[in-house]
Amino acid sequence: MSSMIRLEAVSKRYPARKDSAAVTALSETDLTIDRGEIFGVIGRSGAGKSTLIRLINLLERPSSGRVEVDGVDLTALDASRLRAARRQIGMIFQHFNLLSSRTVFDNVALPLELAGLSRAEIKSKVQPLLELVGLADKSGRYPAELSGGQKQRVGIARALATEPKVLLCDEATSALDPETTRSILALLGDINEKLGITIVLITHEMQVIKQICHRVAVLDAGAVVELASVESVFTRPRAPITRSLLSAATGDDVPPHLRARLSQHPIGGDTLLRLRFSGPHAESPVISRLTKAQGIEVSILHGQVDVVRHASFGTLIVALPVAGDALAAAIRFLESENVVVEPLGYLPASLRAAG
Ligand SMILES: Nc1ncnc2c1ncn2[C@@H]1O[C@H](COP(=O)(O)OP(=O)(O)OP(=O)(O)O)[C@@H](O)[C@H]1O
Repeated sequence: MSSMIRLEAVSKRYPARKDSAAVTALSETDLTIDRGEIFGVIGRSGAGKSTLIRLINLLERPSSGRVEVDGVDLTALDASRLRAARRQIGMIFQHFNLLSSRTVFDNVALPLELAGLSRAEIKSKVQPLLELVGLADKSGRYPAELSGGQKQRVGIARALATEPKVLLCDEATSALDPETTRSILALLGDINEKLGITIVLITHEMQVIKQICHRVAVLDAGAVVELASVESVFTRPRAPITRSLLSAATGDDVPPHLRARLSQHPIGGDTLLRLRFSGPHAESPVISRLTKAQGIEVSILHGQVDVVRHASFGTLIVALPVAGDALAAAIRFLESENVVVEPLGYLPASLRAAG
């Protein structure tokens, strides 16, 4: 698969100002995004997500490094060539950025007016776009008369007006409720399939990544700390930050009544483990095999099974009444069964009965 976007050793430093020190928002980052893929970037607030996505269309200029889109080095273009290249890169925003004095039709028409198209050409392009996003009947409405989801549909139609090859989505669903978020993401997925457009989205929510992305990069303090397929990040997260973003999203975190009693030192009771299963292992009776093989009674304290891009995966939080060598042997057994084991700490034995 050929690449659509390449960042090569891209850094972005914001200089110091009167009231703040200099910030390196992105450091020496290499990133390749394939043609036709839906690529997600996730990270906490301040990780550098907005900076990264704005570097792709050069709304931010890199302090160093190269940004290539569809084989063209954007950093080498003069202003007029850059304007032309940007028509290949649509963008949608968290707060939609519609013009309140223009109708839905005229908002979508704006980039075409700027590109110098005739009224007839504009009409022939805008109408199918409004149909694509499900707003054919709202053409004459003003933004104030629309719901948040409808406003974002206008944003999407406007971003597609110049027939871009890339669509950048800057927290595009963060201002929407969960149901509207799902419908906007479904629309973006359809657009990716129908038009073959490459989509890059940034978000702080794993649910967004889970619903439509093919691959995801996890950004932390201006660096990519993990990059993999979405299936692999959900079932085999490596970086601690990825695990914590996942726990918040999938509800596989330690229940609060257990967390309060958790100790980081063995206290002669149980050891708490988080187990992640994926693929066929999600349904296999690995816990009962552990009991049979090693005579360990396993208490299941919390568990769930989920599906990401047609792959099922499960998480269990279990307590084992062992520590030391017996614990190490149990972990080795689980790992040999392809279970990802994450030790969480130790619990007093009395809690086991309480579950
Ligand atoms: N124009 C700017 N001038 C100075 N510093 C900036 C500027 N824009 C961003 N920063 C700083 O760069 C770092 C990364 O910011 P960025 O907005 O890219 O992160 P983010 O992951 O998108 O965060 P959020 O989710 O809160 O928007 C932060 O420390 C931020 O304060």
